[in-house]
Amino acid sequence: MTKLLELTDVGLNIEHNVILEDISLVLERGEILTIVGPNGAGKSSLIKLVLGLNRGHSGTIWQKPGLRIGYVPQKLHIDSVLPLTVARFMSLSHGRRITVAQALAKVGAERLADRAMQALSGGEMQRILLARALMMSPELLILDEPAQGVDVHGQTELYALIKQLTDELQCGVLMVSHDLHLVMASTHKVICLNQHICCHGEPETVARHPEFARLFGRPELAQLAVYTHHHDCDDEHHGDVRHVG
Ligand SMILES: Nc1ncnc2c1ncn2[C@@H]1O[C@H](COP(=O)(O)OP(=O)(O)OP(=O)(O)O)[C@@H](O)[C@H]1O
Repeated sequence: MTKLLELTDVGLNIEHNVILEDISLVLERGEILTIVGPNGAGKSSLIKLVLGLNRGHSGTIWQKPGLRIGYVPQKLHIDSVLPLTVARFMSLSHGRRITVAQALAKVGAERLADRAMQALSGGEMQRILLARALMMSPELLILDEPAQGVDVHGQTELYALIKQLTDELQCGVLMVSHDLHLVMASTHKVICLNQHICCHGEPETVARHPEFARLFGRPELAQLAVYTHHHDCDDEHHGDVRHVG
């Protein structure tokens, strides 16, 4: 296993408010780590720290030297009068290692190449943002609520695609999601965040954890019978997501 990212005892204060404290985690190649947590829990702040957009943290953030990171934002605002096709939008990205056509094919969106960006549906837009992030053959994909604005069926498809791409490209994925039950089948590890790490581990473990139930209520438990996750990871043996403190 190749370690891509390691956070050790990371904390963040903004204007004397504690935003994050005691965050420790490790992400390896081929692994999907999903961060769930209520509004204001610090999920986006954590992602920004990893992207180098938030400064002034304590603790250490280690990245594999030269790590190529592909980022998919929550959403992208494009001016309604800007004449911009999908292919043109994709060609504007820096550090391209594959062609626009190859990237679109990876997300099953070849037919959208000539479509105006403003004409895309929510699900199509998220696929295009994912395709754009793939253009530099990322070793780490960071996805901030990639399925926002997508209907439930589309969300399930999108998370399955992210899982498929992770297996195919053997990249690591750090993802924020509001819906644990929707990502359960597509994630290896989950961190439940509320400033600090409330609980962590395999998705079923987190969904049954009292801290998770306290934050989100119990409906998640009922979903377990529908969304079952199968994989070979063993948190106890790998110890790759740790809660310090
Ligand atoms: N630049 C900033 N200045 C002041 N406070 C900030 C700043 N950025 C984030 N915060 C605060 O940090 C807390 C965590 O915000 P963050 O956006 O990381 O949460 P989140 O878990 O992503 O929330 P949501 O699910 O609502 O998107 C919030 O209370 C927010 O107001």
